[in-house]
Amino acid sequence: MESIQATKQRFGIIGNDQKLNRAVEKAIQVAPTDISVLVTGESGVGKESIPKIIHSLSHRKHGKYIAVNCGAIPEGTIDSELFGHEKGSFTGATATRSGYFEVADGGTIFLDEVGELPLPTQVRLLRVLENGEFLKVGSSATQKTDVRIVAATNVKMVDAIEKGKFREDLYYRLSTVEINLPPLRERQEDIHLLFRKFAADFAQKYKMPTIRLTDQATDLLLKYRWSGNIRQLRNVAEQISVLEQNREISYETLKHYLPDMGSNLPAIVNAKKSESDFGSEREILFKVLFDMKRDVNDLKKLTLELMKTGNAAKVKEENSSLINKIYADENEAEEELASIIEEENNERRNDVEVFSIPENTSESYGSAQESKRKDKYEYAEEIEEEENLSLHQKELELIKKSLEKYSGKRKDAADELGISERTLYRKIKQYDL
Ligand SMILES: Nc1ncnc2c1ncn2[C@@H]1O[C@H](COP(=O)(O)OP(=O)(O)OP(=O)(O)O)[C@@H](O)[C@H]1O
Repeated sequence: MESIQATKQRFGIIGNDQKLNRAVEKAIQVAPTDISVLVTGESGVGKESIPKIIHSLSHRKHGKYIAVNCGAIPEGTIDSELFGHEKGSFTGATATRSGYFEVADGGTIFLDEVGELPLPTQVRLLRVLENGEFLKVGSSATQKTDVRIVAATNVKMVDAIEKGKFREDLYYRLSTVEINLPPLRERQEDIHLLFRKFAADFAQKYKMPTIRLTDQATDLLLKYRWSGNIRQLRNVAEQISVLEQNREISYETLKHYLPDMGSNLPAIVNAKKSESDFGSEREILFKVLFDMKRDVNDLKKLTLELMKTGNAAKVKEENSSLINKIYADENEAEEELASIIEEENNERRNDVEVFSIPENTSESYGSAQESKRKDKYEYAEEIEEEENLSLHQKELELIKKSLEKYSGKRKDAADELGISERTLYRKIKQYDL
């Protein structure tokens, strides 16, 4: 059996915390079986590596590994994405299509954010788990598949069951073995280790000297609550690495990068915002929304042109002033268009990843990422619109502000932004917030 240390190295998992080691050990132990596994833990704790470990140490390792973010697929298309559909079963179903459960036959499916699955989809999933059977949307012919399911959730499933949002029977089928990953704040010894690792990585990436924390700053780092866990720690390390001239990071400097996300640290809790702050914030939000709307309209026009002509070079030539208006900087527009033209024949980005897991060594993790890029499964209906950079930035700003205002509470932030929690969740993942 592969050792815990070797596995952690192979999958780039940093840390020596006992609970983390136990989670990795459990993944190694269950890998050779076909037992369903539920990975639990707060957002950003590193749940995604567990199914990869399980798949790559199982007899299915040469089969497909498909990671599906259940929270990111619109409710209307999720059954068709997972189980496929028959031609003509709904508007837009121009051809019969295989779903992930058919494609992954002989392999593993990772259902991330499984708690987000709509109830009718839960019924279909239960059936696959019980006897490997499923129906394509619009079909009455039962199909068989042999897929191992690893699911993950950052919500308390017991609460979801009590509220009638998740089927109890499905929960028990999914969680034959539960692997829990501890929040970062409970992994005191790993916090500094992870920070140093990220600081070294970013120093290399941005070709700058590595940042170093003073003793007081280290103390703050360890005491902070890290509601966003490792994802948040990595973001903080990246921001400081890029923005701070003085590479020795003091307590005061670090404090600026730690937002009040329900922290119990008095030193970093900001005073409550006054009414006038909210007033100006609202103005900024309106301005950003207004700019976004204008950019979206311009982009719609361009997209329509592109669809009509199918020729990006021609559209570029004929719409240069509009393009320059959307893109603040002409070079940026050039670059963006060049990449659109180049990507015309390439695959589009989506929320599902199909890739092979590295056979061994941390080096091959890079090649897995490489093959992940090469071998993405494409939606027919789920093609994301190309968005320009300035639009991304504005959207990102807006989401960040709103999340900060509501101390990371997605529901409140989504309400204010006027989008569904599901969409907000997808955006958080997209921008790695
Ligand atoms: N032990 C670790 N060592 C190094 N990097 C890690 C570790 N754990 C997590 N990360 C990094 O932290 C980020 C968040 O991890 P991941 O996406 O697996 O979290 P998650 O628990 O699945 O979150 P969510 O529930 O929001 O999907 C990733 O960039 C991942 O590479």
